Amino acid sequence: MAPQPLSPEETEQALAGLPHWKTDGNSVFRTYSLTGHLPAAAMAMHIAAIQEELNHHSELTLGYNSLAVSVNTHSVGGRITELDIALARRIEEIAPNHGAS
Ligand SMILES: C[C@H](O)[C@H](O)[C@H]1CNC2=NC(N)=NC(=O)C2=N1
Repeated sequence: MAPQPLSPEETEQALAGLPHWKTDGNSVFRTYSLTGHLPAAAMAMHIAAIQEELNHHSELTLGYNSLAVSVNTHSVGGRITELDIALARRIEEIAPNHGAS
């Protein structure tokens, strides 16, 4: 069954539990700061593994010492769903292990 898009209110409510994550109404996103390029790349690889496990994939932008994550749900026309929130929560769980802030 296709996931239901969240209303703007539902999205804000979900983001209240995800500090530093924001929305522009079309996706949810956060940029992490890391201690260098290889730590940022390692975190990107860890996120990729989680995304394969969840079968839900964000856009990752690797910088010198940063990693930007942006996600929405393609299968419902690029709207925000619980799948995006679930992925954001999983990424938040691993971020401290990578020294990401
Ligand atoms: C066929 C496969 O299940 C789909 O393409 C999955 C893969 N990853 C996905 N990722 C995201 N962000 N949205 C999707 O709708 C999606 N669909």
